[in-house]
Amino acid sequence: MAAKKVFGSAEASNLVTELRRSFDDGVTRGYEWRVTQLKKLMIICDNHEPEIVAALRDDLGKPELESSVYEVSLLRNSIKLALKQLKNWMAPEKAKTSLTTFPASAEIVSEPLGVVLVISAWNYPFLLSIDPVIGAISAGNAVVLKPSELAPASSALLTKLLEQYLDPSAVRVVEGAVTETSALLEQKWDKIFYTGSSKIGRVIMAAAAKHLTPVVLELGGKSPVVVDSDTDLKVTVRRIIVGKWGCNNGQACVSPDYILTTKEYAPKLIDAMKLELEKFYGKNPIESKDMSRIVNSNHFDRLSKLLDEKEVSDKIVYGGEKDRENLKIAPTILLDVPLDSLIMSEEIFGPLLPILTLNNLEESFDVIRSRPKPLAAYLFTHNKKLKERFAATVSAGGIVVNDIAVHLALHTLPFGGVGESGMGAYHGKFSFDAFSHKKAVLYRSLFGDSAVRYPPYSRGKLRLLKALVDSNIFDLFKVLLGLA
Ligand SMILES: NC(=O)c1ccc[n+]([C@@H]2O[C@H](COP(=O)([O-])OP(=O)(O)OC[C@H]3O[C@@H](n4cnc5c(N)ncnc54)[C@H](O)[C@@H]3O)[C@@H](O)[C@H]2O)c1
Repeated sequence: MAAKKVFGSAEASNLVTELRRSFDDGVTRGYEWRVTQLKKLMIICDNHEPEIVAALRDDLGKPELESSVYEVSLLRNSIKLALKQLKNWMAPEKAKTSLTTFPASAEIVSEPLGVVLVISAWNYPFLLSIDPVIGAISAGNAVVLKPSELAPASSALLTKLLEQYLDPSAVRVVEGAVTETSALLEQKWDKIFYTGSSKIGRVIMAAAAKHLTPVVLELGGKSPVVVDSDTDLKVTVRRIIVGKWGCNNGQACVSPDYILTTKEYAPKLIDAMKLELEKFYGKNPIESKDMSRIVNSNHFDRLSKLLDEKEVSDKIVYGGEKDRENLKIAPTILLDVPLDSLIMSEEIFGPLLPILTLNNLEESFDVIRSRPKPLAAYLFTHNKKLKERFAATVSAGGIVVNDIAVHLALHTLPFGGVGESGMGAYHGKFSFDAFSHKKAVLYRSLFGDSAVRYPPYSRGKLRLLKALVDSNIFDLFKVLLGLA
């Protein structure tokens, strides 16, 4: 068997040097290059969907529908939009000028940053790898992608396909875990785009700080779902279920982490959830082919620990079955677990769903506010006032009223966190902007050179300049007419 090639500091440094040369030579700047690469990414989606679905089945037991729609189709949409809008995105944007700079014209130029690093996670390994790469390429950068080692089949396929189709002088994939990522992080990048946990997000930011490299951190958190009694119970429950267990079995960054509802309404909600869960996944959900498995035994054991904690295990009202050999955990609902339990302290990132009950729904605002800002916050209600108050006062990366997770499919909305759930955003034009520098360009004329700002200074010059900088035409005329 051939020995695995080492990828350490020297290899990482050589890689960045090589890509920087391509960038400096202007390889990635032109519209044509960007379009060619984007079209190649579209070919990958169009011609290799069955392989992608198979890799996701290997890594996560992900059902075909979820792989095809939530990874490949979403990617196709992103590429289509970039191809359609790229000329507009790249065009300099006219900016207004003022009396201070008259005569002049000004524009904002979207300049590629240079050589960028994308580090992605295992749960949606194709979407979370290629979507940022679409932004990086659209904006004219050279890019290195580091997929997650926890989804090895996907990581290997990403490497194979990107090597086969994309320009190797400017787009590369490095497979590996902590050693390889650490070697990459020692290098000077023009931007690091990281998707993963808040814990490792801190490692990324510390490494970036050494070179003053800007970062986008797409992290996670505990995303709450508030359920009001004034709702359509059946639709609410179906949407929560598909947003939780129907999205990679809860292993999604925008997955509902816990539910907040009133003591009075909780029994109805739980009964409805049991009914719909059984309709979706049958009497023995652990056998269902329509749900992903847990990614690996470490995560299985982590989730088991959350469930087995004292004062938590006896709060299970539905599910709780586990099969370590096949890495399966059934949809599990818990009622009123202690607020200081592990399951309420860590992001769950799996098929467990605690419901916390309150005396009135108003208290839910305080519960959410008392915790780190989540990546998403959800509310189900007919109540217009409640919707408005939720959107206006709850701080989260994004808010969805009456559905789960669908905001990430809308390219007109920025997708990203706030506070502990991350910084920066992408999707649609926000992806292009995330990988661009907005360069201020001012064209002045060499005519009309006034002596007013040149020494020797005088009271008259002071008054005139003040009026100019304040853009105060009235004062300006007064000064010019000798009235001030
Ligand atoms: N905001 C989003 O879009 C989004 C999407 C998916 C997942 N997430 C979040 O990601 C987390 C789960 O993903 P994960 O388990 O892959 O995250 P992770 O932090 O364990 O790994 C993510 C990446 O970081 C790398 N990495 C791991 N340890 C490292 C280290 N010590 N030094 C340098 N690099 C290291 C991994 O190789 C991988 O590529 C959850 O918190 C979830 O909410 C966020």
